[in-house]
Amino acid sequence: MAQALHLISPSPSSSLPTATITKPSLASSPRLLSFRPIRRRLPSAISAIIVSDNGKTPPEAAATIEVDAATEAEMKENGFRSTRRTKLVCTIGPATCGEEQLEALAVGGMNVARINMCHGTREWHRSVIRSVRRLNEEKGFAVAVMMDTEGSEIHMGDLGGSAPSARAEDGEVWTFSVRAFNSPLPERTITVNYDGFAEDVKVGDELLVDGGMVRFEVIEKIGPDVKCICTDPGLMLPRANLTFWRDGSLVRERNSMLPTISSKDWLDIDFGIAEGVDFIAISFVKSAEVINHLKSYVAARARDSDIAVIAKIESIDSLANLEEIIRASDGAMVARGDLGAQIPLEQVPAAQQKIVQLCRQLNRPVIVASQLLESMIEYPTPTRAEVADVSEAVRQRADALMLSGESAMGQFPDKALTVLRSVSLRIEKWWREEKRHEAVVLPDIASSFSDSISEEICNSAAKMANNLEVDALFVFTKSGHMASLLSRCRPDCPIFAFTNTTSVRRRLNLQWGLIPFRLTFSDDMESNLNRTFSLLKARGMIKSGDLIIAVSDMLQSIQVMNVP
Ligand SMILES: Nc1ncnc2c1ncn2[C@@H]1O[C@H](COP(=O)(O)OP(=O)(O)O)[C@@H](O)[C@H]1O
Ligand SMILES: C=C(OP(=O)(O)O)C(=O)O
Ligand SMILES: [K+]
Ligand SMILES: [Mg+2]
Repeated sequence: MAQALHLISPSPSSSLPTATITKPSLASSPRLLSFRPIRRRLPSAISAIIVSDNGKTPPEAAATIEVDAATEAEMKENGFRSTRRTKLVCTIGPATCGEEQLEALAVGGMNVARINMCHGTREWHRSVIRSVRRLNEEKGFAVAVMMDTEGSEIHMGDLGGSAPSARAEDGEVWTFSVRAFNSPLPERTITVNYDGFAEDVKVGDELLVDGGMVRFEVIEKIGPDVKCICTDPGLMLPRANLTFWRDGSLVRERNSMLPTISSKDWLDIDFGIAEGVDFIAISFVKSAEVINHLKSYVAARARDSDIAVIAKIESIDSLANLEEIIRASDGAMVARGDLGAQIPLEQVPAAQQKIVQLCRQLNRPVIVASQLLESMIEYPTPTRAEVADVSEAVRQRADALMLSGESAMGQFPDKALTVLRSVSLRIEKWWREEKRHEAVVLPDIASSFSDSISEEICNSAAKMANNLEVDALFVFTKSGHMASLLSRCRPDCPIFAFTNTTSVRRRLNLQWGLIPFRLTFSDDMESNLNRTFSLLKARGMIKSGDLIIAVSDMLQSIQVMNVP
């Protein structure tokens, strides 16, 4: 493929190209290498560089542009240079499944709604997915939907009747049983979903509910029943996760042989594909194999839209195979809830930092999840420690933060979302003011020459954007790939990502700094830019004189210009 380097004039309305230099002369062109005007108004001379491999003529395109209504409001309120970069995921549950509650979260900045298949019925999940879709269509939001599988973890059953929780006190003896009971359950009895439970545990084992919120010691085994004495009292929630420890180590005997994707999960996945979810998050991933399997399964079934597969890093096995799992996935989640039950708690922060960094290097979006604002399940203000934790995740430049119980069943879901939003904005601003150019080394990740060109273009465009202090980066991308490469650089300015399809636009919602727009565009960058400028100007989202850098994946190029 012949790559040519073109120089064009600053006015997007002028014809392009005005000069063509073939690739080998790039290194010998001092004019290009010294192209670095430190001013915001462009000189009238050389204003843009385009590396192009095609010259197709454009079809005529529709004159509309779609952007998430809440993002648009945030941009107008804060000015687009200060638009929030960190994305927000909210778990939907009984506290937020109503139409009005969902709308309040969308208005509050929810980018992705997560449904957890551990809880609720399929009808319930269907109604949530459809409500989100309806909200998007009727109110102009672009909230994506993430389905999170149950996985083959060992967990307690429902508590019987309508009991929302059960309290275990110090010294009480409880029975954990794999028998099926009719509701209500006998007193101090908990059912367990894993048939091998009673065989796998041993007298003397320590049993942790929800990663240690409540602790028991196994004192006796009677067939399918396991008698345990409570050693650390606390509240047990329905379907809380169970782990057992022996001599200070997590026991992973037969349960480690259970499939990552259970037969129930496969049914849920079929359901998710049929309902057109945007992301499927896989619990307790152990290896890259399961991700590859699921990706081909999804590719064969979800014809029109491509569903992104997110690997939840929450087990010792996933840490052992971290890089290959992340490479195989479309994104990852630092699922600190279960991770903290499988490795000592004090190791979780370092694991988080490592996962976030690796995802950035490999260009995969990463979500930091669980207990970010846990106290807000009950209280309207977070603790100082929680705010510090959220700040740290933003400072690590994770793509997204997630609410779990805070939004699913807490008393203050909107307030919790507001805290995530305002802490994100504040820390991002602080970062830009301090001009902290991170020491993160971004390795080359391209797997082909063409990918390398895209990567170099994005790295250079992001660097130019910082040096020139441009107002925004524009990226015209069909697959979303160029947008993600720009996001990976975490530039100082926001990234306006224009894409043709609604599903790509929704998926970009999970990536740091991207403001996804749906726009019908052609291969002709000049006409794309002209149209985009006038559409955005009409919406009051940009103004004449704003300095932007535009890149595109059809016409691999970097253009620097003032909005006419
Ligand atoms: N669909 C749902 N129906 C009922 N309760 C839910 C639902 N989703 C979440 N919850 C509640 O919110 C809590 C936190 O959600 P999450 O962290 O996703 O699950 P878990 O605690 O099982 O890891 C759950 O423990 C559960 O009590
Ligand atoms: C996000 C997590 O997974 P789940 O809520 O499904 O247990 C977690 O364990 O932190
Ligand atoms: K889950
Ligand atoms: Mg988990």
